[in-house]
Amino acid sequence: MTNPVLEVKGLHQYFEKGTPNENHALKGIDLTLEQGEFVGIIGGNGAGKSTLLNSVAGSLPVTYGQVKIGGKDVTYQSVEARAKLISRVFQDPKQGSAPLLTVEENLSLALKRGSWRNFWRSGVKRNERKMFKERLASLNLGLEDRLGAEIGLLSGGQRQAITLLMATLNQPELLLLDEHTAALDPQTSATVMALTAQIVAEQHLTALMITHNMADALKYGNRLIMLDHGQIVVDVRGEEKQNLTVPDLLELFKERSGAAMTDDAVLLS
Ligand SMILES: Nc1ncnc2c1ncn2[C@@H]1O[C@H](COP(=O)(O)OP(=O)(O)OP(=O)(O)O)[C@@H](O)[C@H]1O
Repeated sequence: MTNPVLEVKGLHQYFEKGTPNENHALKGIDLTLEQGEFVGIIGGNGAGKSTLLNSVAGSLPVTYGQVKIGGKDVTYQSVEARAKLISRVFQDPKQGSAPLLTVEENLSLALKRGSWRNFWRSGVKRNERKMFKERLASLNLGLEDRLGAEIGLLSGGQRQAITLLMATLNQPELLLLDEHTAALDPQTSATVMALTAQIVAEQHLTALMITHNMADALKYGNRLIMLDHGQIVVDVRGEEKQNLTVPDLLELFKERSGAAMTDDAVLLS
């Protein structure tokens, strides 16, 4: 049997531990993701979503618990060491690509796992260019004709679509999506979400996606977890998830957490 892609066991995160401002942000999270699971994470403000993603990515040292990727214990590995296994797309379309490099240069740098040394040594090879053109064409945004354009000159949505492509060029073990469509207008957000689902399905990727949009969390992905005060209160998948509506989800949240969801960003989405 193959190892799960991600195993988080007994994860606790404290901020300012031992001070009057102590904040127990994650309270014993257990989460296992199998290959091909596309999991939406939803929860109110301060529920612990970013803290969980940061703990998995390695940008936050773990207070207690363990994080394994592909069976390997990475709990004490740096972000850089984990970057071989994990790709992350952030909310800000400006994060994740170099504005003064062209589209093809950014893609080439991503293919070389961000190694400037390898990038400067070989530049963009002809076979790479052909592959980038094909991949960009599959997005249906006309970006295959913009290979030579500086990425900083593209719109937020175009840039985020390319960042997504960059993040998945090397087929990461785990893709982390950190509210990656939240800064886009609704129409562009829908386009980038559909592209995300397309890429995740085509490459059979395993992904963990924070969103404030309940409808997106229900529409996309094959599993959905809800966090509340540092704990997983809802974990639904497959058919059970497919049959849920937004009101069902709010009711489930209330039932499990003992209080109604109050986050406006979630409620108004
Ligand atoms: N660097 C930090 N220092 C101190 N407290 C922090 C820090 N980061 C997060 N917290 C606290 O930890 C708790 C969880 O925060 P987190 O950002 O993970 O929530 P979230 O679910 O991502 O919320 P939001 O939807 O508002 O982004 C909150 O109480 C927050 O104030």
